[in-house]
Amino acid sequence: MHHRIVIEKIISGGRGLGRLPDGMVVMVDHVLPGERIEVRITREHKGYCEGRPERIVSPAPGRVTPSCPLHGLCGGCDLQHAAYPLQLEIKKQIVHDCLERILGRGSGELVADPIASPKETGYRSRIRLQLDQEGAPGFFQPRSHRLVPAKQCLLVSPDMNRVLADLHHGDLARISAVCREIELLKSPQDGKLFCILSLHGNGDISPAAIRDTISALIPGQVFVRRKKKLQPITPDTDPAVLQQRLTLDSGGSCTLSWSPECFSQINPEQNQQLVKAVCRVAGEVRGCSLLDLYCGIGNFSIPLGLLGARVTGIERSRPSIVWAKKNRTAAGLDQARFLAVDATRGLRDLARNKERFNCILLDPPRQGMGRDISLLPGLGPEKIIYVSCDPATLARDLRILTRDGRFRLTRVLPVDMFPQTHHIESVAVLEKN
Ligand SMILES: C[S@@+](CC[C@H](N)C(=O)[O-])C[C@H]1O[C@@H](n2cnc3c(N)ncnc32)[C@H](O)[C@@H]1O
Repeated sequence: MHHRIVIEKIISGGRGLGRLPDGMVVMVDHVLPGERIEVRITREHKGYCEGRPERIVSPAPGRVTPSCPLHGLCGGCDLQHAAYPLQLEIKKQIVHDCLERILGRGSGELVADPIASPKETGYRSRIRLQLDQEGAPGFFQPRSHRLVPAKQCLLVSPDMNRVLADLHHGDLARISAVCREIELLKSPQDGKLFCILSLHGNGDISPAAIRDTISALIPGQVFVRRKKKLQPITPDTDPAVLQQRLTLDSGGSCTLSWSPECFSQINPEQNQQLVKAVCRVAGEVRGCSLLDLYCGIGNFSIPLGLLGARVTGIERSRPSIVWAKKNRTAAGLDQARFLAVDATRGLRDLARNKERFNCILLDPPRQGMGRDISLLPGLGPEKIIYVSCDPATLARDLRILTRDGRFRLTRVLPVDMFPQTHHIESVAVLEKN
């Protein structure tokens, strides 16, 4: 049955929210705020239902025709039907609404206009492809583990798209029994390509057979990942190093290096703006002790160290800490300290040793930090900077941090790391009352 509804807004997760005549909430993909649509109800849940837009009766002024042939089929670019300025407005609204709903009335007013990405397409330096049983590479369909075959992606550069097309035309059936995921990475500084094939089970295929199947299709170095361990399967003529040079408002600069198994931000040009934004909100850090929790390879620690902070970085991934230390040496920051330890354990150790920090920066994975975030005030910071890629877990964690009145949220700066998608990075600043 069809209903005519008006889309009120886009909510966290990227879907449009409208209401049926009886007030029941309907969630719909690929619509925009203010649009009048005809919707077909596809699923009913307790308290809300899901629907498919059958017709856009009155399109929003910012609606555009998506250029990717996979739009709507692939789960990736769910805002591609919105002009870029409208995408930014929608993302600001998503952060605003999450804060108002979870943290409390008025908190949404602290959200600034998002920092736009320098590139709207072709910005990704990492991409993950899935292989189906016949070895055809593709992406997951929206909210599903079914695949849509892909030979190009709007979000990567032409050279990565050439590899995608070659993989699509290559015969990967031989490796699909042991490999279901291929990751392509590009070094921002010199454009070198790397490829990681994730193997599952024991796999009765030799590295040589994998190499024969794949090496003609991939111009860069190839690795297999088995039980989280990376092993190169192509001759390593050069060391496998990715690099990005970062400049600072102060005029200084550094070059960060890392290996393919380390976390890196996927949009290097926007990472440059993110790093500058974090340094700006940190303010004068000369001589301050600063804790960088979930520090990775030192993406924020090294620039903040160059601005004069005495940095301690905490990170669970040992390879990332190895590179953070190398980056420290390359930047001449002998006083910076990096610890390979789980965040919660690291915080407990620091508290036990009665260490104090003027500023704490944290950049956890999507699930946020949860209850353990309440350990931060015990380390004595005047300022806490929370970098998050999920507004809902950010708002939940900010609620824990602010509930006893010791800290107040002063500003939230969205940084658009992921154009064409509903995802948004945010930098939240809290100060001691
Ligand atoms: C969003 S990334 C941020 C990394 C870094 N700040 C950057 O900008 O590149 C999150 C990092 O947290 C690390 N991580 C995940 N869970 C962790 C935990 N429980 N304790 C410490 N580090 C963790 C991951 O290895 C990853 O490097």
